[in-house]
Amino acid sequence: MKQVLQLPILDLSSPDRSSIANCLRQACIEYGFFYVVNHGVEEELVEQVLDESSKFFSLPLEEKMKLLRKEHRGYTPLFSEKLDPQSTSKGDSKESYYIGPLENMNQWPSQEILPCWRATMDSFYSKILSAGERLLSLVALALNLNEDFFETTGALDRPTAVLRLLHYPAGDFGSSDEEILGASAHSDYGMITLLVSNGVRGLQVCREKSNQPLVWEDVPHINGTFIVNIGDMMERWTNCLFRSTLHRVIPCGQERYSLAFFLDPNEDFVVECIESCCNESSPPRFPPIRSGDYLKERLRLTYGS
Ligand SMILES: O=C(O)CCC(=O)C(=O)O
Ligand SMILES: [Fe+2]
Repeated sequence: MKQVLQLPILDLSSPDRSSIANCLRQACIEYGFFYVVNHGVEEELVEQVLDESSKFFSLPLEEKMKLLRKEHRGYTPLFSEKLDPQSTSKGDSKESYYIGPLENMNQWPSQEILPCWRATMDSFYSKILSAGERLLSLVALALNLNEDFFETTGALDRPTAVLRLLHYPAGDFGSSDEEILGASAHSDYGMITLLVSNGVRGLQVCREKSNQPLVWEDVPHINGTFIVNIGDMMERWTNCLFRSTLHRVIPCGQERYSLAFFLDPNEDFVVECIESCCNESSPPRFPPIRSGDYLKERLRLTYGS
């Protein structure tokens, strides 16, 4: 039987911030996933970004390969990544393009070929970054901290914020002895991720229960919302109060485009158990770690570089 997960939808414009924060807390403890609505990024802009993204991925491979990923920015071709290192498949059936942080973007598609690309991405990047920052003030409230916790601690002075354009082609790449997924099972590495797609299904989460077979539940697209999920660094920061949930993208025979925005602290920021998340009976489970070192290691394990 197909299982569809009913996740809460949080209204970012609600004046009743303490009840939204409460709802967010429950969602992060139970699922590590939720939706946000009234996030301040116009639907029209999301459509434009998806459109520009599809124009880029429709270019000939040789054109895209000129922008091959360097220093974590640029193009990654089909099957070049495997998010689940234990998977024996040849790689995930997706291609992607990493953008950000904008000030050190080292390559963009040619303006002659895609004239509106850069301005569209710039505008979306700035708006989703503000949405993410506003969301983090609710996360702070949800953790019984001052709502400006992530700013006053300096975590967001120069955030490591990366927009990833994703394209899952429609073809059936698997064979009888090999299952190919769009994105194999993984949890995100960082603080929080905001995600929006062109509405084609495929995203699933697994609320793992030990000693039981894995159960995958669909997370459907809801118009006007972003899907938000907690990453491993936030799980560590909250002493595992908030969960970073396993998820994947399965192929469903239709072309899927999505935009994932990974919002993480400054490289130099030291992530250390939040005070409201530990006490004598529940001491910190992880030593402090520099955010940049943590992310670098996780990327090394995925890409080997
Ligand atoms: O494309 C999606 O819906 C999910 C992508 C994802 O989970 C990721 O890139 O981390
Ligand atoms: Fe993910």
